[in-house]
Amino acid sequence: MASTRACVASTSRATPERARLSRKAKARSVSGQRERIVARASRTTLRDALRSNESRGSIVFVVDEGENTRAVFVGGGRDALEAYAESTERDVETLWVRWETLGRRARASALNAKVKEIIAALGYAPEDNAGAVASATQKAAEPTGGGQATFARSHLEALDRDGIVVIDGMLDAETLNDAVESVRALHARGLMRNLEQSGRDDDVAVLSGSALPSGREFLGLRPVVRLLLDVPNGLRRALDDNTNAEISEDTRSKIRRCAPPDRLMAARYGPENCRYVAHLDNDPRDPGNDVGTPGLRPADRVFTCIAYLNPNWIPAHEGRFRYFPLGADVSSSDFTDIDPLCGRVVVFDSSKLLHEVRPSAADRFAVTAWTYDRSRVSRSVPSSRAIHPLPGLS
Ligand SMILES: O=C(O)CCC(=O)C(=O)O
Ligand SMILES: [Fe+2]
Repeated sequence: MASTRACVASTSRATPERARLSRKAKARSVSGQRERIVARASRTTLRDALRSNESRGSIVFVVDEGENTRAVFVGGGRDALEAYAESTERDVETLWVRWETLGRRARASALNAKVKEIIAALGYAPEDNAGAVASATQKAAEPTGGGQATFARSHLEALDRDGIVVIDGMLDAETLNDAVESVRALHARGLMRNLEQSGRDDDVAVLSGSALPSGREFLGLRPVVRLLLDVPNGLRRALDDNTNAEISEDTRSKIRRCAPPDRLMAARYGPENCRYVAHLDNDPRDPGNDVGTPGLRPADRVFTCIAYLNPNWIPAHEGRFRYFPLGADVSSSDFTDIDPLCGRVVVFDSSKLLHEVRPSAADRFAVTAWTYDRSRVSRSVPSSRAIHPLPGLS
């Protein structure tokens, strides 16, 4: 398991912004700016760069396929460079890298800004960035062995502004290793089933006391489950700690109302282009939206929380999570793709964020919890259902 992999800048965006960027890039290259931005860097083979101490500290880098050829990846941070080298399918012997040091303490936001600037200067989106790099992903406060979902002010703001926050590094590598083994075991033991619903091809296991077999084999999922079930409290803690954050009343109210669900879902998308077409998780136009057990009906969903468990993911595996801007429909060419990297957690507004799973070319695993709206669920529902939802895992 390569925990560093979670650091690769790996969102993609096909947007009008890209057209704007390339117009800007043209203007810059005419003025000579392009050379200044990308040529100031040191340049060597990727292999030598990884050995070199020169590239320590906060770097932005451009990977070229061969010397003086097109850039194939632009990233920020030494970890991202190492992760790229580890995960790429390209021949590392022929890769070259240029980099520029931004100073040891440069913040992630400065690295991201520089990465965008370089892509703009190149005038095209490097292939392995799968589009221009969007800075949608964020770092967790600190990785843990599971349990607590800790959100920063910037996470709340992204959730409010974009309807989604994407966070890397909430769980440590050892915890993730065990979780991966357990979710794979669910599939290997035949405990995942296809729901035979049109539009989705995944096999799923419902995680609950009655449906999840207890046993050491599945214990690795416990920290992931705990983390996802702590999202409602984590969001409320963050709101309390950031009283001045600019968060809309709608989001504040949802954060106050959401509660951890009784059930979670483990899902596997198989390598035969398994996908899930664009949808809302809570869609009033869907006739089945209000059907089912209170607290578990799609209409009760407030925030969808997903943890991905794919340690060997590479771009060729596809199966990205695609979302559309709030209010846009599926015909929109403005979308963001998120790689389902191991340990990556996404939290999004279940009734607002249109999303899909793109066809997958490899096994793709995730665990999902849909927080529910307490104000919609009658008091007759025993409160214990939300507190000890998974006896099989506890
Ligand atoms: O696994 C994912 O990335 C999303 C799955 C999904 O949209 C769903 O199960 O509703
Ligand atoms: Fe969904």
